[in-house]
Amino acid sequence: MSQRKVLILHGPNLNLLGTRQPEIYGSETLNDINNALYEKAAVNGWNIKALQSNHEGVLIDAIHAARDDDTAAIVINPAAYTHTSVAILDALNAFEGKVIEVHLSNVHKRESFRHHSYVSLRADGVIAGLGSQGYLAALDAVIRAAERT
Ligand SMILES: O=C1C[C@@](O)(C(=O)O)C[C@@H](O)[C@@H]1O
Repeated sequence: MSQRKVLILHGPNLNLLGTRQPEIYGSETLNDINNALYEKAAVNGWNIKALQSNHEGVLIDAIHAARDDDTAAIVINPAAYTHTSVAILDALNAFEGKVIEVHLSNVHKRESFRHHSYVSLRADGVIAGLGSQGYLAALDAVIRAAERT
């Protein structure tokens, strides 16, 4: 059985949360979001590793590392790489655990180039438009699914 470990991946520009277009992405910072996730995981006896990068290869390396350390699930907001990155899709396809894709904004209400996601071809679930609550919902889904098995 895989360990009670989840990797949270945040893609490019999400380090600017709180000041980046708050009317779209909200006023919470990335630290606020990660802290809420750490807290929820701890209460449920799970471990979380959270990583943000503006570099595609760093995100891919983290996905590869998750294959090796028996991580149960990846919760990923690939940000702009959602719409461009076959390489992140390929890396996720080589990961055997659960994958949940999260977007703070409802990408389907926005520009048409945001409507297509490469990552959705692999994701077990997709959450968009719930703001930071989307990450907590994703973690909840991972924990509940593991408890059912
Ligand atoms: O950077 C982002 C953030 C985003 O993934 C979101 O969380 O709503 C949506 C993407 O289209 C955008 O490039």
